[in-house]
Amino acid sequence: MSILVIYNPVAGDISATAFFDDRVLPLLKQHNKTPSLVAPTERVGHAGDIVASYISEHSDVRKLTIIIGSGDGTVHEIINGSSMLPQGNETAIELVIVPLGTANALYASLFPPSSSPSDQTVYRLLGVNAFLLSSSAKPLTLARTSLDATTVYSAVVTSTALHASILHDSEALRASLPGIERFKVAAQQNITRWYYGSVILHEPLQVYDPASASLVSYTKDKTLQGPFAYFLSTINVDRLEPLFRITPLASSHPPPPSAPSLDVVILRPMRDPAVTSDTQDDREIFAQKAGRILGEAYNDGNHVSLRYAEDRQPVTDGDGETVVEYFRCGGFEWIPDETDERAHLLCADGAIFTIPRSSRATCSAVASTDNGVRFSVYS
Ligand SMILES: Nc1ncnc2c1ncn2[C@@H]1O[C@H](COP(=O)(O)OP(=O)(O)OP(=O)(O)O)[C@@H](O)[C@H]1O
Repeated sequence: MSILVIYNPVAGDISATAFFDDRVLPLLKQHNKTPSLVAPTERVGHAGDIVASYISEHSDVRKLTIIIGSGDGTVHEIINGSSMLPQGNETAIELVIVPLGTANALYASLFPPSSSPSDQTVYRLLGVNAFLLSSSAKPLTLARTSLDATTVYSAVVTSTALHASILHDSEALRASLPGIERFKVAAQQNITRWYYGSVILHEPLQVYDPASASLVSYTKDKTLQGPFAYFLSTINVDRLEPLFRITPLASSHPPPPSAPSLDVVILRPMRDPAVTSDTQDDREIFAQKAGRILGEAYNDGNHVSLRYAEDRQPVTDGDGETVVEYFRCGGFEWIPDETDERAHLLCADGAIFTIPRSSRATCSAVASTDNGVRFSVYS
């Protein structure tokens, strides 16, 4: 078994170099774990190149452990770099995450802050300690998205609509707002936008019923028409930030490990009884509600239990239409309207793609990349 250590010196609060020098590398040495390579990343995309080159140059290595000091973006690059290796590369890659990024969604889902130690150094080393204590790594599901000629894999989130717009705009704010604050500022800039198109959700398909607090099976694919305010799918995580639990059923009603699936959260303004047409007034009325609805994700994922009450307000345990539509599916197709430019943005783990004109994004949950690489993570 080979061990690679890769960290991103500019991730999050820029503490990775010191944390690896002072904590992670001494801890590995103490446990007689000698990495084959210790590499700080030098540029965007470098983490994926390091892993792909290592596997290409060591074709006898079937199992690789990568200790990654970064956020979700670097994990994403490693998965996509490995997917470029020649067909039939069946390397099993175990990830050991040291959460040094901004949001650290994957790590925060594996080690929810509410049930973890409050000491930050101890918290950041939980993954490394799980590896050192030889607990087994848990398989990761991947979301494989194709946009015409491009294929991209996600390990956390694949989204369009508001979330993709936020990620698109927040990158421009990174220098002035290095923390998660930049996502809130970008959210305010985009909250009144609606996105036109349709989505087809693929089998196996289930929908969440808040009345019975259970996922109910559908027997065939389902098509939903826009406009959409929010469309987001996750794999492997129930949150996008330590406290933003956007797909809570991923942990409260976990899918069976044998059947890869995506959890999808959708907000469509036309389901709101107070919204009758696409006017600026209605957008503003809905934007205020959307802010409150999505804010309930910070309340332990309570947005999924909201229903419209008689006064047309979203309330917990109401008896009207569900406010948020929550599906678990094998995959989806997102088909943007030709004329809606913003509906063509797609976010894969924070990386932004543009769906080509007259095309669609097709996403499915898979257990490995097309060339056969599988991933697992210590938790
Ligand atoms: N030396 C470098 N200089 C500039 N950018 C880099 C360097 N090394 C890596 N990067 C880029 O930094 C970006 C952010 O990385 P990462 O995901 O690790 O942190 P984050 O964005 O702060 O956290 P999160 O993804 O959890 O929000 C990635 O796109 C990566 O390609």
